[in-house]
Amino acid sequence: MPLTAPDTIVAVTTAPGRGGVGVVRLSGPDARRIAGALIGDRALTPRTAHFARFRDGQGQLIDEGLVLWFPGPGSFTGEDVVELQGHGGPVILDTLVAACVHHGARPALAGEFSQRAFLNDKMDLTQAEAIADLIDAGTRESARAALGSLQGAFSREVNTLVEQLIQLRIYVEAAIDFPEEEIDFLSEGGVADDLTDLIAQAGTVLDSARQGRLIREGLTLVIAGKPNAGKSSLMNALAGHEAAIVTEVAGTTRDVLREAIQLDGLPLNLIDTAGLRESPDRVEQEGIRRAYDEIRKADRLLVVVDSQETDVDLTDLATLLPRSQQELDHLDLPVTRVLNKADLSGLPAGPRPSPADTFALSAATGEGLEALRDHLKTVAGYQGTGQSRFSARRRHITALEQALAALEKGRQQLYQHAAGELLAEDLRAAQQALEEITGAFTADDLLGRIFSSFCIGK
Ligand SMILES: Nc1nc2c(ncn2[C@@H]2O[C@H](COP(=O)(O)OP(=O)(O)OP(=O)(O)O)[C@@H](O)[C@H]2O)c(=O)[nH]1
Ligand SMILES: [K+]
Ligand SMILES: [Mg+2]
Repeated sequence: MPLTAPDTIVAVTTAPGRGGVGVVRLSGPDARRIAGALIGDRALTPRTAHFARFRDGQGQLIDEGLVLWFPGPGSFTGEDVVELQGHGGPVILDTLVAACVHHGARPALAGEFSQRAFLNDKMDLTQAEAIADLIDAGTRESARAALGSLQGAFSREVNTLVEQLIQLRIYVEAAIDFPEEEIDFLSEGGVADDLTDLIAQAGTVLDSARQGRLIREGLTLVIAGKPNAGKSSLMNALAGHEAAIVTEVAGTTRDVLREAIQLDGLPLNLIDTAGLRESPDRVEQEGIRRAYDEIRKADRLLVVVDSQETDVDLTDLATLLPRSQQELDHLDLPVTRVLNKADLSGLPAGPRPSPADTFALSAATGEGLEALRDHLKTVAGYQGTGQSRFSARRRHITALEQALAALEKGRQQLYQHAAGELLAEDLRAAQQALEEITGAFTADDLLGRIFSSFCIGK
């Protein structure tokens, strides 16, 4: 682990804007001295609130409030930390930060407090990420899962896998040292069984991580189709309020509209788009171009069709989304078809026998909407509230998938009686992938990327 830079950093650690109280945090070897320069030379009892007057470099009074001293290593960052609690106005807090800088502190970079906590072993990488996830949580479900990660639920599962993997590696490496008996050592000794166990356990952790990512990021659904099919009406029906303008004029929606909703704790990012058709109208053309931009980024497409229209081939995306075939050529996206206006066509509301994932409903009356909601939860793989033990990010999922692939490859080598070195190499790769999750093994640029996505003050 690299040593923490020996300077002292400072930032406003409460949210920007006005509040009753705002907190400025100092961390580093000079934190106590710099605080002393602001509040006057006086004794501070660790972890105890003291009333103080804060003065700038010229001795001018800035504010009065509380000061708290946390001597390292028993602090958030593991270094000496001082928190100055003043009144929560941006001018006051910025002036306090400027006074700290005047006395030798450096303005903190984004995520630098958390990064120091990680470098000083106060928490591992998934826990540091969980702080950001907890603060950014948009639903109670995702906040609960982030708290699980913060308390180490995710790291513990990964560490258990790593410990078992290390035991297996010790055995395999030992076997390699005895070339005469290597094959026997590997075919006996339960290596295959241990490997199979490990693969099953890693699969379970991967499932939980996928669930953790799902409740954190949700599912992005793009609602697309021809003009007047009822896309905006469907968005409003799902959102439960009049988010989008609905009129009988074809081409009503032009801009991309976004609504964040949740289905029993599953976040859905709904995106309503302009009706797709050939149009000479410049504004409409731009709306259609943007619609395709969104479609490319979606997790799933909700294609809305007016069920009064007979003669549509529901299996052919190109006729449902009338635009040059080119746009759709490289589209590999799960699709749900919605046959809307069932109240007008007389089609019975509910799931249709074919093609798969097709639902008749009425956005106007709400008939058939519940079946669509259930379907969306099912295709998302959502297991319901209380089922996510920890939060996870894409990079965690990728690392777990890499570890699983390496373990699978190792098992194949074993079955094919390949040289022990090949198995050993796969096990080593699996361990490295797992350790990237907790940060026991990290490339420096990975750390930079993770912490720079935090806000300043975290
Ligand atoms: N009876 C009935 N009318 C509907 C239904 N859904 C939408 N409509 C009507 O159909 C018309 C078009 O609805 P919109 O929601 O604006 O359709 P859209 O697909 O968003 O249209 P554009 O934004 O113009 O592409 C409006 O007059 C709606 O009131 C439905 O389920 N039943
Ligand atoms: K319309
Ligand atoms: Mg619309």
